[in-house]
Amino acid sequence: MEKASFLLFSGIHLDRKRFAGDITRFKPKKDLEKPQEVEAESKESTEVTGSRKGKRKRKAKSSEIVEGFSVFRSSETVPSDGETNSMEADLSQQRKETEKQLEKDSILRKKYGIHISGHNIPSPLESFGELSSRYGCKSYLLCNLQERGFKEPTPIQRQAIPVLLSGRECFACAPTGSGKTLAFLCPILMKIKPGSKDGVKAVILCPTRELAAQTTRECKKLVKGRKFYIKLMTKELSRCGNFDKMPCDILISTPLRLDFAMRKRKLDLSRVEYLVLDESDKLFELGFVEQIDSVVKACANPSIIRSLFSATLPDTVEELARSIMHDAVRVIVGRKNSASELIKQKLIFAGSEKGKLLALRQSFAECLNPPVLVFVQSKERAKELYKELAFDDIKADVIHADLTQQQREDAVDNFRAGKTWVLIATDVIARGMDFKGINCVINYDFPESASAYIHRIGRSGRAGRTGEAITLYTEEDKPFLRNIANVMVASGCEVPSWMLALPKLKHKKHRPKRDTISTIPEDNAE
Ligand SMILES: Nc1ncnc2c1ncn2[C@@H]1O[C@H](COP(=O)(O)OP(=O)(O)OP(=O)(O)O)[C@@H](O)[C@H]1O
Repeated sequence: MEKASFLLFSGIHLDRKRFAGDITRFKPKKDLEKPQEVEAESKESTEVTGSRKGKRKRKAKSSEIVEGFSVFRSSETVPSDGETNSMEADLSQQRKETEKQLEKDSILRKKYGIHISGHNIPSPLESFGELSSRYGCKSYLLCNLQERGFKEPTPIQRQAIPVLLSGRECFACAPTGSGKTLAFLCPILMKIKPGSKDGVKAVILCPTRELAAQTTRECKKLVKGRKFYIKLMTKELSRCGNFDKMPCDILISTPLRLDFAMRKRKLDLSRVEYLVLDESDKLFELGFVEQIDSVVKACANPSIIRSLFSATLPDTVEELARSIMHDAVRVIVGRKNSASELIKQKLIFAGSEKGKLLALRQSFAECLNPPVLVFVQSKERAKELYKELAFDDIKADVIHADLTQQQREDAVDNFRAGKTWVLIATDVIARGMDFKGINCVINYDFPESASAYIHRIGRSGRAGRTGEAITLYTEEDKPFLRNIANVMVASGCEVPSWMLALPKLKHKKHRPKRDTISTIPEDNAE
């Protein structure tokens, strides 16, 4: 008896025939389902067995966890000594391989600054080629990636793509310009069946029309050669679309237009398999939250895979989102809520509003290195600054919410084409917009928050290129410097120590009333 209990606990000389059932019941789970908490890493068992079904669908019998054991467990026959030994050898081999893979994953994640939390997280991609070897990616997509010049996956793509492909929900936070768009588009394109006429399969929500249009364009480039129905929710479509008849695989929209189409045009989202909230922290802000709520509810497919992407992900948003997501994996590249390290950031004291205009003119006179993006805090100020610069011979243009859709599109297109050197903008294009090779972002008006700062300056320094960001500040902005100074320090820039020592402010949003931008003497202003 004494011997029996000793043996049972040591587990070395266990009577394997007698306790075969117990071995199968306890051992595999313990060894292979490694629970992970923050920063813990493990390899997803489903990937080893090749299963790619949705998480809830994947929640199959526990006996399916490891093939060898499922056979063992469901069988009533007791294995012979020889069989048990060979199974043990197999198991130990499997364990060694899993450990080796975990170590490899961990090295790869460290190399690319990928931080994860959650359990059973699939290995990061070593190359785009693995999309085909591990997940059966069709060759057209790989060809299109190559054609776009994408040789290697970016860090967020290395981890978020396998997470979504393995049917897990995902929070992803990675620097501006680091390829998040492809990270959510690629799994959708690989998983949904294109060309079906039985309803929308994927919905991508973006906070602005410009970003929705850009994502649509990017998506269409990636499916070149395949018959995917990719639709941008335009104003007209949201008002007059006949969604019952219209084939649509992927629908890209702002929350307002999607909500409108659901209510007025009876758009059915019950078969949506993928829901992406791009710039998710913006979408969870007041003004969007009700529409997001109704979209999330309308996407009632129990196997839906939802994902949140942004360069900034405040804890409050994460908590809110976590309440609607199931067993989500969190993927952070670099430091959460930080600016891209490719951007050289500078703060310049301009004293007053007049000083800002002088500083801007002087900087353009000394060295104008287009394309340059200039941010102001309101559409009124955008118009005022444009009026000032329009005749300065610097090919300036302006974009803000008062323009028609066509005017907004033209402003973006001309800037992209190099016809405009300096684009004056409000925060309407601060997020997500991918302008190639912006050399400098100037925050003419101090940004209202640290996240607004990160997104604004993130229009430069994209896709591996370097960029510059200049932020002008006045006496009035001084109390708000601390937040921006902290972001700068976190991304390796130097700031005077007094800025970091400023008191923490309770109200983080800073949108003061500012003097009109004008060089016309006040007496002549009428
Ligand atoms: N694997 C890749 N290799 C090279 N370039 C890439 C790769 N993936 C994406 N890009 C390019 O990088 C640029 C930035 O990508 P994207 O717009 O997706 O960034 P983002 O992370 O969404 O930025 P933001 O936070 O500002 O929205 C784009 O021009 C895109 O074409």
